[in-house]
Amino acid sequence: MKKTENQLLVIFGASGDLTARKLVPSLFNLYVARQLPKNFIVLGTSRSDMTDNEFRNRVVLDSKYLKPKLEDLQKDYIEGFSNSFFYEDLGGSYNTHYGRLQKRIEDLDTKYGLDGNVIYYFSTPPTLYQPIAKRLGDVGLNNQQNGWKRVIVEKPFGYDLETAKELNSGLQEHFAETQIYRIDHYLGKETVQNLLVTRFANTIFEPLWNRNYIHHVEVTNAESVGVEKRGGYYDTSGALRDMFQNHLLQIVSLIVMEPPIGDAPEDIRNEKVKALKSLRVMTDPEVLKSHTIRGQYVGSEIKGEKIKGYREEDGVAKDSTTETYAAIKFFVDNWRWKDVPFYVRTAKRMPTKVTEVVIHFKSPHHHIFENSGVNNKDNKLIIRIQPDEGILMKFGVKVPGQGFKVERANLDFYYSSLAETRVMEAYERLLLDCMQGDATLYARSDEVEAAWQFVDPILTYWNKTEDVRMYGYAAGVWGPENADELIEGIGYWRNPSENLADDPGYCVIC
Ligand SMILES: NC(=O)C1=CN([C@@H]2O[C@H](COP(=O)(O)OP(=O)(O)OC[C@H]3O[C@@H](n4cnc5c(N)ncnc54)[C@H](OP(=O)(O)O)[C@@H]3O)[C@@H](O)[C@H]2O)C=CC1
Ligand SMILES: O=C1O[C@H](COP(=O)(O)O)[C@@H](O)[C@H](O)[C@H]1O
Repeated sequence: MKKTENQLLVIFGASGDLTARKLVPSLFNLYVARQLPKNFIVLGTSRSDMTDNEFRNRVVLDSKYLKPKLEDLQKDYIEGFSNSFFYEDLGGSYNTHYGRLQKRIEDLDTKYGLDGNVIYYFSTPPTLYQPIAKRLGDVGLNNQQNGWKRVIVEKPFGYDLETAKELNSGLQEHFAETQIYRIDHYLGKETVQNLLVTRFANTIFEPLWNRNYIHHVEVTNAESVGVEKRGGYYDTSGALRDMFQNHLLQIVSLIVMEPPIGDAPEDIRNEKVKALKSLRVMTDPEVLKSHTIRGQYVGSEIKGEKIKGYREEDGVAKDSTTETYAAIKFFVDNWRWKDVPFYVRTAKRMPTKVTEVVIHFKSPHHHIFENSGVNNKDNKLIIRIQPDEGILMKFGVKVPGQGFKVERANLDFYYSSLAETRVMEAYERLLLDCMQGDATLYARSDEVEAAWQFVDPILTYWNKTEDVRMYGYAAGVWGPENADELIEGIGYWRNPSENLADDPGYCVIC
């Protein structure tokens, strides 16, 4: 087990949604699991005026996100957690001189024996990341002579390649790359990490994991919700920036990468960068036209309930051209993946919430059984990231009786069957990793830039070309019908059910 040293966690943007909804509940889980270090303090900062107690009430004692976790727990046990929270306001501006903050950090360090180790968590609007890093640097709060200093940066990492580079170099002026942890919460998901294990701990898959056996790869990320209260942010972002550039390309990099030489952070991250750099960048407008589809949900009714269209959401422009659906077909230019198409889609207001990877294997070269080409056209490996996390393999079995009728059956594994095992939430896992100095599941600057390199031309094509269609789709359907054109001729989009266990498969007994 890795050691977690005494440390201070300073959260910038501590009055915000992310702190209350994700960070503090994750810290609480670590507290309950006794995974926090012996001496551990949280110092929240933002522009709001609050006392330590008001901050404790806000994010712990009165927090609606923690309430269900606190029920049935002893008061002094909960207070043991909340008393480690402190607050310092930044005097109305993040551009203020950080002398007072420095003094508070030193006082807490001395009083609670934190050994000079500090994580700075940037959870403010992204425009403030660079100014905060600079202010910290100006007063020497980045200095590692007396204890390590790390920075966790929230997404988005830039708005395009240029701004991502600016952000990277702005942060690197004050912190070394090894001190910077760019959080991508999908990498904290157990099933995303399991992609590495599936591939590199099983001799049965890796020999088949290439163009000789794989017909195409499909990745679906669907959410049933709309933009909820984040319309203002989302309208400046869109599906491609919000999900595809980061979470989905991270998943793609794990599917595409070559075997790393070991499990050290840089071994894995080096291979991921190579994978991202091998995605074929599409710049030809004809290719972009036939390989990309965007859409926007429109007002509709589901089971009698009226659902707002995207342009009617709060904070969204009435004539918005921001996509809530994106489907991209692309190729990977390397030895392993030549000519294997990848189909990746992400969207809001879909019939269900689901994220899955489907590896479609090639059909047998020669069909000897009557209907094997119909019902057992291909073997599929379905890696369900969420919900109902697990893996399902589709394979052909003989239907009992005369002749050789073939049906598809399911071989499956579900994480829920590991009843005794506590599956950590993504933020919890990632916070603990950073506390222990493990950057494996964090994105490196060159990964982020390689992902933008691929995404930038698509955005430019969509936003600067006059005749690019924005297809409308009703909430609760699997996106615009035109998305089928992308995959036509090779197959069809799999429309997954909410539970992998409900995936239809041949069953002799039932
Ligand atoms: N919420 C989420 O689910 C996710 C959020 N993120 C990222 O995390 C970061 C924080 O998100 P979230 O907590 O939702 O954001 P909020 O808007 O809820 O909180 C932002 C925080 O920054 C402070 N702030 C400072 N300057 C400004 C300003 N000029 N305008 C508005 N707020 C300001 C706010 O407090 P005060 O006004 O007191 O200073 C507040 O504490 C963002 O970069 C976001 O992209 C990433 C993934 C998911
Ligand atoms: O980063 C983001 O992710 C969420 C979806 O996360 P999940 O873990 O619930 O799948 C998405 O709703 C949000 O728009 C995006 O910013």
